[in-house]
Amino acid sequence: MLYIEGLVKRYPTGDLALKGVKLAVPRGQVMALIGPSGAGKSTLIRCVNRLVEPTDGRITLGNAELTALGSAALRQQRRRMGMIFQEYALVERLSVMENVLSGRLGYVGFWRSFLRRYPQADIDAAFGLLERVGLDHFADKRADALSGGQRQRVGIARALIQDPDILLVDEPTASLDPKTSRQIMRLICELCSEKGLAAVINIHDVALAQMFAARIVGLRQGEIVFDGSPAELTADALTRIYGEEDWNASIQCLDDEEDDPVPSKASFLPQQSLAF
Ligand SMILES: Nc1ncnc2c1ncn2[C@@H]1O[C@H](COP(=O)(O)OP(=O)(O)OP(=O)(O)O)[C@@H](O)[C@H]1O
Repeated sequence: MLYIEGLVKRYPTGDLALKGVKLAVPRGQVMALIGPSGAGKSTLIRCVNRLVEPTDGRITLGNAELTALGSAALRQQRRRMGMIFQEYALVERLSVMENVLSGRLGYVGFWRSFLRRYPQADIDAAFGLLERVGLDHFADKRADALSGGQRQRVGIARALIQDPDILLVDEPTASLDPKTSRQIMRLICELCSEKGLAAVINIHDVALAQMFAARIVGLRQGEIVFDGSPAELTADALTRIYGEEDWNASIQCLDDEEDDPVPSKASFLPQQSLAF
């Protein structure tokens, strides 16, 4: 469904962030993108929806070649890509409901959304999604009155009301505590499974990536150096991605993990959360 070939990004500063990345993400696959700071993870995600303009290469989503689109066609195709951001990107003074409905902007047009006249079907869908993400009693609350976890749930509902084919998720748990981080990752993965959505999730926390993603791709200095299942992410693989470190000293069996009934994707987990 998402196909990336020969993707290069050189910023005007001369930084070569991506060096010919090739990657295919099939329909419905939840993929975690890991790698050290500066590896090019955000750049890769942002090239897909062309928030960052690729220098070279080809990106296609289904039948649409995203890298060949003019601005009007790109706007249409962006509806198919739900974006979830680290910093939530909510409009603080608007209500939860209005923030979720803003995800329909690409469909209803500027004036209708400016005047807050959304079709009833959109409002019903927003209520349904708020219920699904556990915020049905918060519809009228202002965004600036929410906790970080609640904000991210609004961000997820806003991405989903677009009715996308793929979620592009940039550090969804960076500002959240460990338990809330798990809840958010679990919610994203459950929703992908329910709706048959693919997802590319840029995440620093290796343990979370192993716990929830079906596939892990490791970037280092703009190149893919690992592509495999969570179980294949061994100490050697971590060294390839992040460099030398005594990874074995900090891994343990998944069976030792407490409480949450998470999908058993991982064969091991770091004792402490491996956030790089
Ligand atoms: N707007 C920009 N202008 C110039 N260089 C940039 C810009 N954005 C990123 N870079 C450079 O591109 C490279 C990749 O950055 P990117 O933010 O994609 O990495 P990342 O893996 O997401 O890092 P982090 O995990 O720290 O967010 C880095 O060398 C960075 O300095």
